[in-house]
Amino acid sequence: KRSKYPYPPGPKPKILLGNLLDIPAKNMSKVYVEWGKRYQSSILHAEAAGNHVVILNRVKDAKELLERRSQIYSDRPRIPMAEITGWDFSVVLMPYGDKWRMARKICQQNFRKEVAVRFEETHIKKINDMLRALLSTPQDFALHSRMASAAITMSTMYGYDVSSMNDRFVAVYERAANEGSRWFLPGAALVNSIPALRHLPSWFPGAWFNRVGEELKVLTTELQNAPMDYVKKRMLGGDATPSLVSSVLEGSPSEEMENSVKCVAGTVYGAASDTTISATTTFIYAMTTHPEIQMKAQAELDRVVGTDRLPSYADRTSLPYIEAIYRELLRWRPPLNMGVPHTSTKDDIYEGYFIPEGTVVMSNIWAMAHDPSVYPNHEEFAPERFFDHEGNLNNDDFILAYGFGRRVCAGQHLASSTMWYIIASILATFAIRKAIEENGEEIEIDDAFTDNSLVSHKTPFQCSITPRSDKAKRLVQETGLQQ
Ligand code: HEM
Repeated sequence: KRSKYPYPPGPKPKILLGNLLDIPAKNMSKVYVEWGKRYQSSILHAEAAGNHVVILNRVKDAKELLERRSQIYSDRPRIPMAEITGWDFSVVLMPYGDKWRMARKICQQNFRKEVAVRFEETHIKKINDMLRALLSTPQDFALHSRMASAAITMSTMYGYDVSSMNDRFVAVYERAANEGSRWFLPGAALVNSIPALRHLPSWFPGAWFNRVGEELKVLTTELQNAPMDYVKKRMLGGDATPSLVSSVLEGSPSEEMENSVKCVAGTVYGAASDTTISATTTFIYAMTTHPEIQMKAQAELDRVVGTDRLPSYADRTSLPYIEAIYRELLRWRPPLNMGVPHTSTKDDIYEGYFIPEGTVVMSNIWAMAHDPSVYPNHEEFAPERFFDHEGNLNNDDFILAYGFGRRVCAGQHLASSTMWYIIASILATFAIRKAIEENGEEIEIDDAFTDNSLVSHKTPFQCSITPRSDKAKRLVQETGLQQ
């Protein structure tokens, strides 16, 4: 469909290929900042195989389109491979419509700020498990952070205690996610660009994706059904631990509602763990490389909380520097640099540009969080930027990392409370430093982050994590007695 208005600026499409070769496969967020400079626009456009893509580099445009015009910018791109592999059960990928609305209502009822507090006790218990694990094998901090995220999710969703990453439910999820996510990128399988191919029978030459899909569908079905069956069994036996799923099942839900809670609970593991793991590892990295910030935070904790107990959620508003570290962490290295794409469902005109129905709209969260006019010295990790001249926390509390509009992160309050307690409890009890080599020299850490999937992670690094004092060590050990 043509319009008298032009598309937003961007590289000139080539005959047949459009911008297929211009669209970056790596380092997307930074390449789009370069495009912004080259085409002197914060809204950019590209076209590939007849699909339009609009990239938003500026908060103002993301808020205008994805929030104020959310009625037409809340769909998701269709990914044929997600449907073929059964991953389309995920709320994150669901098309905008009644099924999504029902799932989102369950999220809203259970994850909104006032209700999210009921999960805090579980968060504390699972994060305290992580603190004790850090005490015994600090070098495995990445594994402990993965374990804490998995344990928090499985226990809040299903009332199920995960004992290791080899746990049967976790293993199925991890396999389904690892083997599934690589097929979701547009170029990963031809069927993503030519959806009609999915109707070819599995035995047809080149229709391998249907075979891969059938295999993966076994896993995506199991990861949803197996923990649901576990909850039902325990409810029948009268000994179910309260969870999101048990609370919905108790109300004798309709089949539709039961299916919806199954989708929500199944989604949360994927949506919550990888992002939380990314933020936790970035936190350890930031503290290793910024000892002066770590000391300042610890001084605040010692002053406000003291050294006789661990911090609690009730302390949150009295610890502004910890709050600033939380904000800065998600600004500095947002787990999803390019957010999750939205799709428009109606033709639109914005700032004199034409955005056709079906356009994939990507919010460049990294660019927004690194806008030098808002965040000077944007590459510096500096929690101080969140304080005003009087030394009070400023009102810049919109966390860009959670996205925008009706599809904004459904678990942002849970993520916020998990991340806050991880930051506060680790800083209260541990000193994080660079690891020392045998020759006594500090092991330097590079600033590399992975860039091969939706969620970006700090690449593996070494550091030293030791208790701040004997008293801090005892505090951590004692959490094991409170179980
Ligand atoms: C630091 C941690 C997290 C970050 C940075 C994060 C970020 C995001 C982002 C950027 C989106 C897409 C927003 C958009 O489309 O504009 C999203 C969606 C979502 N997140 Fe999170 N998330 C985090 C943790 C969580 C947690 C803990 C949960 C669940 C308890 C969760 C559940 C979801 C769900 C269900 C969606 C899909 C929403 C929809 O499509 O309607 N996330 N998240």
